[in-house]
Amino acid sequence: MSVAVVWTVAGSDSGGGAGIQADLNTFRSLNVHGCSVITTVTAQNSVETTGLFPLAADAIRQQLECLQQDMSPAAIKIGLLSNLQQLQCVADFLRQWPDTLPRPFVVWDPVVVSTQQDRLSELPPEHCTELLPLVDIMTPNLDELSWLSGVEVIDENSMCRAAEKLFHAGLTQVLITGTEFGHSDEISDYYLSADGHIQYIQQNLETKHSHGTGCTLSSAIASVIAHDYPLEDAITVANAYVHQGLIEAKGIGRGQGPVAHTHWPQPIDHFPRIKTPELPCVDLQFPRLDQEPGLYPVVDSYEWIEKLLKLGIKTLQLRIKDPDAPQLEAAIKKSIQLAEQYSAQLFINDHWQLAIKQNAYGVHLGQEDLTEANLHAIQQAGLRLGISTHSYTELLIAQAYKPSYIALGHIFPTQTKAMPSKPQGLERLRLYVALLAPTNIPAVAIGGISLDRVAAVKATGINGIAVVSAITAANDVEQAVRQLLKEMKADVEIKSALEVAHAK
Ligand SMILES: Cc1ncc(COP(=O)(O)OP(=O)(O)O)c(N)n1
Ligand SMILES: Cc1nc(C(=O)O)sc1CCOP(=O)(O)O
Ligand SMILES: [Mg+2]
Repeated sequence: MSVAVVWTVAGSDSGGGAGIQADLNTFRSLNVHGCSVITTVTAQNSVETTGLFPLAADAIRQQLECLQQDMSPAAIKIGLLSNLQQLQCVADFLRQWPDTLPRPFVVWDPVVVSTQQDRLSELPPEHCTELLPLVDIMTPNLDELSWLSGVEVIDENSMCRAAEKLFHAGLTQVLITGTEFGHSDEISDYYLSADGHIQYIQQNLETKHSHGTGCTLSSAIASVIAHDYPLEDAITVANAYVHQGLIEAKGIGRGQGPVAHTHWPQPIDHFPRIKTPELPCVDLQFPRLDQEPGLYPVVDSYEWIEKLLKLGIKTLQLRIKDPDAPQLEAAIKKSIQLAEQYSAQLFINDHWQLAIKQNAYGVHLGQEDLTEANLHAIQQAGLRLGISTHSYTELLIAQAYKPSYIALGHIFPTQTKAMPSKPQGLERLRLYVALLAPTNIPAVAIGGISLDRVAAVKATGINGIAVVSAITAANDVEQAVRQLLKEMKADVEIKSALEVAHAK
């Protein structure tokens, strides 16, 4: 498999904690190939910066052009630009990006002062606007945001006003880092764009050894984007990578030591809490499932429910998408009653009010339903809850509600439903399953899972496999269910054989 290339266009930190050195360490830890375009050589240690040697624009241009001819990037991280000539050189280069090459994702971390409070750039803020329309996201801290916008940022309101000014100048997305706003025990990064507003919250670690966190965060975002994750996940993973690095940081030098460079973030404790204005902030916990989900068919009628219960299915879902379907309530009621007789775990998709009214075993909700449904009422009624997720970010949102299971989709391309996201594949599924393991929330995989894929999906450690067409489109439904159930049990038999072998 080809290795994604990411460039950093930044200053060299002789102390190795920030700048190019932090970026290249991050790239390596997150499994991308890093290329470097040095803008400025700094003489710097953990205590102070004693010298700044900006390179001429020609030197920067030549590095950029040389790389472009051979090592085209999936993403570019821009850090220290020391003066107007350097900024214009980078802006011209991006403006003239050839149509023959895929356009890279560009992250700009506008470095103005060092951690040691030494001024690193002579750039006048009003000239930074030239680069704003050419970058995909900017990652200023509060001081940098104030400097760039001319707005003194002291709270959420002034932060939004400052961001608005940058949006007017052509920026489309911004991640404002390291805000406390009166909560000294928590530290938040705010993602703002025309589409929304996401707050990534961590416990404030108050470590002294945080040199290079801004550089690390922005180069981690570029790395995760290069792995083709959506932006909100790139921010989530980068945030967790920095948190992990702050915990692992060792003091090197007499001053502020560098953030540590580790590996793809894991476990879940390093990941942020995610807040949006739309999501309910409620402290909930839903009942556990009575049985492992195992094979979990998702079907659209009472007749299917009846057929599958008779074939021995123990976890299943009634998914009737049309809210005006005739006999909707009757189908839900009959299905619930029959599933009870078979001691099966029946989840009702979407129609949570009817599920409560008819005392269902459980409800399955999508992410967009979380803002509309009354989660408190579902919990009060004693129903189980399953939640769909399609990314790291959605997974973190879902697990905060402590649901009865979390669905991870869509793993493979599916014809059953038009999906706005890309298929996740087995590698990501493995990462999500490992992330969820300490929470004890069962994980269910869904999307494009056919009989021949069951073994590989099971090998990720998943607790259940949800299928639609593998059953509903089968020529012989009875045979399909029998084969799927057998395949689901197959590795259990292998495992018990292995356990026997180990026990000997
Ligand atoms: C087990 C399972 N996983 C995911 C889904 C999808 O649910 P949702 O996101 O609510 O989308 P719709 O099914 O309503 O289209 C599911 N139904 N079951
Ligand atoms: C209903 C549904 N939800 C998904 C998700 O990822 O949330 S994928 C999906 C369709 C699954 O059907 P099939 O097994 O035929 O691919
Ligand atoms: Mg739904």
